[in-house]
Amino acid sequence: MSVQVEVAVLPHGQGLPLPTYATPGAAGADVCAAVEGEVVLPPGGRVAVPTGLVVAVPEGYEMQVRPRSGLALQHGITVANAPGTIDSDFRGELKVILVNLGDRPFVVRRGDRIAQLVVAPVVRAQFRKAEGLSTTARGEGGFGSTGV
Ligand SMILES: O=c1ccn([C@H]2C[C@H](O)[C@@H](COP(=O)(O)OP(=O)(O)OP(=O)(O)O)O2)c(=O)[nH]1
Ligand SMILES: [Mg+2]
Repeated sequence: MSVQVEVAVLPHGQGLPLPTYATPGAAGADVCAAVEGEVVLPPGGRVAVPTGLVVAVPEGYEMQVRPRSGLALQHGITVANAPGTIDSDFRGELKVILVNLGDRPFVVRRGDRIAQLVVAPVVRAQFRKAEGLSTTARGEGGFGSTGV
């Protein structure tokens, strides 16, 4: 059984379903576009797609906006800022920033499942100034330093 947290959602009255887990084991709840009619995303284009959702993520958690792999594979549609971050103190309308990496225009219609929402616990850092850091085998190596 997975951990569950309650996410309050303002009634949006737009005739669209709440985010829905497609299967019992799904990590992400699919979220629908609340566009009026449809929006066409040209190749290379991006748009903030409204969802009609205004939510309160519980303190200590975040909500991630992730792409759907089917849209990515079949149409080159992904989330420009993936994973998008919905802060627990955000009370605006949740939007999904879609980008079309494909070579054809992509039509987003009202009610289309455009992305998925994953709730995750947040660990916050206490950034503290220090005179030195612990030494490691990696040191400053990165960006392919161990080979490809
Ligand atoms: O895909 C996204 C990403 C963010 N947001 C909303 C919720 C989030 O809490 C807020 C701020 O997001 P973020 O911190 O990523 O954006 P920013 O550019 O840093 O804006 P801000 O200065 O408002 O924090 O915008 C969305 O609706 N969808
Ligand atoms: Mg920010």
